[in-house]
Amino acid sequence: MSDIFCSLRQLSVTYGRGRNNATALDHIDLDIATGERLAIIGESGSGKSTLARALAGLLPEGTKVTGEMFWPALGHPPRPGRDFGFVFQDPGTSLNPVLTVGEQIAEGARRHLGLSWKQASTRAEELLGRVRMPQPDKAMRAFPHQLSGGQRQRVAIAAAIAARPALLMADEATSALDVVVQAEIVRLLDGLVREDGMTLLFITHDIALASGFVDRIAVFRDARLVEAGPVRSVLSATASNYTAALIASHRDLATPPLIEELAP
Ligand SMILES: Nc1ncnc2c1ncn2[C@@H]1O[C@H](COP(=O)(O)OP(=O)(O)OP(=O)(O)O)[C@@H](O)[C@H]1O
Ligand code: NI
Repeated sequence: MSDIFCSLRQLSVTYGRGRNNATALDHIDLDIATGERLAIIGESGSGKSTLARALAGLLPEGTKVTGEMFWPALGHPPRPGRDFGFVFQDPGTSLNPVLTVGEQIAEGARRHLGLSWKQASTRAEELLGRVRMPQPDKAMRAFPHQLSGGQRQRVAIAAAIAARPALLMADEATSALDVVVQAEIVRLLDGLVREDGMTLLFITHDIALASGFVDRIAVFRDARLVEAGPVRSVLSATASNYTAALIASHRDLATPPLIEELAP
């Protein structure tokens, strides 16, 4: 397998047409390594989710895309749901309220791995164990509204990895959760991508949260890639004032040990 999972060269994305168009990504050059955990950081509107959508081929119709995307590890453009798994901020949007937890997880495994319902259902229960749902057998029959926010996010993660995707994208996946549950979900994601050798794209505006566990950070601002590098060098050298400001904005919050370590 190639060391490079994905290469972006001069990738630009502009939504809409005519004079109301907005450039959401502006000439991005970025390589994503196979198996790495990469955080995409930046303020609201900086282009983070657009990057995720562009990678997944899920941009709305009428969006102008220029530049190139290469997929050396896959050898073909990714198939959403199969090669990519998604976890969003609000599991309400990714979970179907009228399907049981077991059904939603089994569906992905059945469709993409060609399993029977029975096999898929067995796999769903295993996955619920892997995402540390209490009483997986009982959880299989629950509906999303019967679960807590953190539990729903665990189910969404199980559904996202059901088809054994090579890349897992988490877009503000922990933003709606309280700090304790946030930390649990981050630990879970970290463990799962390590165990399965998945590549993780962790999209967040919270540089402190991300820097606690990812390998590299890519910082976006106003559609541009400001800097990208290993966590330590981005946090300590901070090539840009912007990154320094993002870090400073977290000083008074509960910051993970890595940032404290770096303090003089
Ligand atoms: N479907 C769309 N049509 C037009 N403009 C859009 C669309 N989606 C996003 N944009 C614009 O593109 C820019 C980048 O948006 P994007 O959602 O990628 O930012 P983001 O970094 O993910 O922000 P947030 O942290 O708020 O999720 C913004 O200016 C946004 O208004
Ligand atoms: Ni976003």
